[in-house]
Amino acid sequence: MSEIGVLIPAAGRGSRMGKNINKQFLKLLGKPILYYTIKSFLDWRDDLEINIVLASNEFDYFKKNLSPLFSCSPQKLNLIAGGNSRKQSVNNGLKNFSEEVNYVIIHDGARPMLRTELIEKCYQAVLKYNAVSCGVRVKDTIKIVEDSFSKETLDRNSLRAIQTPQAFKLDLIMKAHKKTGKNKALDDASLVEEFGEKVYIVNGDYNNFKITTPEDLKPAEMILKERT
Ligand SMILES: Nc1ccn([C@@H]2O[C@H](COP(=O)(O)OP(=O)(O)OP(=O)(O)O)[C@@H](O)[C@H]2O)c(=O)n1
Ligand SMILES: C[C@](O)(CO)[C@H](O)COP(=O)(O)O
Repeated sequence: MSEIGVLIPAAGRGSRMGKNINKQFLKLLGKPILYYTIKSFLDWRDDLEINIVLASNEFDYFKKNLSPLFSCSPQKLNLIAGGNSRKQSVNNGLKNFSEEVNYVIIHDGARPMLRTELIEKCYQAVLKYNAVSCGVRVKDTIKIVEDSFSKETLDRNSLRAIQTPQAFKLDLIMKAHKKTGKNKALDDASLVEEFGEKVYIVNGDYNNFKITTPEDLKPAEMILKERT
């Protein structure tokens, strides 16, 4: 057992993708998106406790189509039933770690271009700061728009587009989940902010974008192809 837990929320509907299967089961270079996400962690270290949060009616699909792709024993990948929101899914995953786990790294199943270097960077930072998120500088000018008219232009220097992985001391993120974020769809770092603790931002990776809409599929495939 490990003191590091990995939690991969993958129980979403993928409504913006508009396909009739969970977007994380769509294939890139012949393999499901979720395969690459999990593989990044297996490549990073072999002593992790890994909780994968899925819709309960997708467990069988996972066991039949994804488990055989990994060389590790299927028991190493714990399947946990998700909830109606990302927050509920993460919460279900958090509650299912063993007592050995002190730190948890949470990473969207829908971000398959994760590099092991970025996981290591987050892990080193969480040992020091207890709560960490990845973020990248925004490249576009960002405006607040109301009724189709520009209201305000934000200072780009202080903006970051937030990604996962996000890493936390397990007891801290569990408390933050319990006490904050009612009725809001937020990332886990926002819950820690609302709880009153600081979140350290490490530089993320522009290639670690979330697969959200159909136009994300082609660039993702190109990035993965370059790595093979
Ligand atoms: N009830 C939910 C909702 C989301 N997620 C996961 O959270 C991650 C980020 O969410 P997002 O990209 O918003 O995924 P979906 O909710 O599936 O997308 P959409 O909003 O388009 O339906 C995904 O890996 C998704 O599977 C989850 O585990 N449980
Ligand atoms: C957690 C997250 O990936 C940070 O960018 C993102 O918030 C999850 O996506 P959602 O659309 O907010 O569910």
